[in-house]
Amino acid sequence: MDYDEVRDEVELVVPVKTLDRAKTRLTSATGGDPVSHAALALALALDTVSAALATPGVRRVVTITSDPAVASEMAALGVESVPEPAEPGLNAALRHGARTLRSSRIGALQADLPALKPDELQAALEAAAGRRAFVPDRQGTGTTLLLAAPGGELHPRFGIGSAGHHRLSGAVALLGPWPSLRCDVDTEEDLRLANALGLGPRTANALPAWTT
Ligand SMILES: Nc1nc2c(ncn2[C@@H]2O[C@H](COP(=O)(O)OP(=O)(O)OP(=O)(O)O)[C@@H](O)[C@H]2O)c(=O)[nH]1
Ligand SMILES: C=C(OP(=O)(O)O)C(=O)O
Repeated sequence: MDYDEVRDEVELVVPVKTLDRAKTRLTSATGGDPVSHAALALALALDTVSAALATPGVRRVVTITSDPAVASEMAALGVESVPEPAEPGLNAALRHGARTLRSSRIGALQADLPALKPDELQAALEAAAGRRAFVPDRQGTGTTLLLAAPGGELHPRFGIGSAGHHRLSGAVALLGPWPSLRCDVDTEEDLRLANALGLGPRTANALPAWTT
């Protein structure tokens, strides 16, 4: 298959929990205020998806969420949202969302990459070069991006130690110089690092006072 053809075909599914359940490890960052917390969790997802939409090799993004507020904000970006399936859990949600994708080249992108730069995502898509591949988070244990082989299924194994699980399942680890793609935000420390990389505008607006 032609390299450009592979690059041009990617459709991504992005999972977003309901905002009242999302990003619990960041709860302290917003001082326990649920409204600020939901705003921050939403901002992380919107900046991530906006960067993905600005990536030339990304044809389409679909979010998988049962949160109407998330679906409504994503619709404003032109992004369709699919409700979660009856089967609980992140991997079930991703498998369900992936079934709605039409391209022969599909992937899953985590929704907590608020510093994501389109050129770094593009570089990762190209580095995959038609292989089933994944990008580990900056610690090397989690996964921020999983790409199926052309025509193949996602076979997601997200969760604790997902980088190892994706490697064991035959996916190629992509370890390029893409700090914004590898900086998922789970904790206050991650948020500080993402801030140093340059946050997307929504997350910058939703930042807790201590980061400024
Ligand atoms: N739709 C959906 N998305 C999920 C589910 N579990 C996790 N996610 C999303 O997957 C991404 C990675 O999950 P985590 O980094 O663990 O985020 P999180 O679960 O919100 O954060 P913690 O509560 O701190 O574990 C985030 O964008 C979550 O919103 C799920 O069951 N359904
Ligand atoms: C679910 C994952 O995210 P995190 O490790 O950030 O919770 C993962 O990396 O598989």
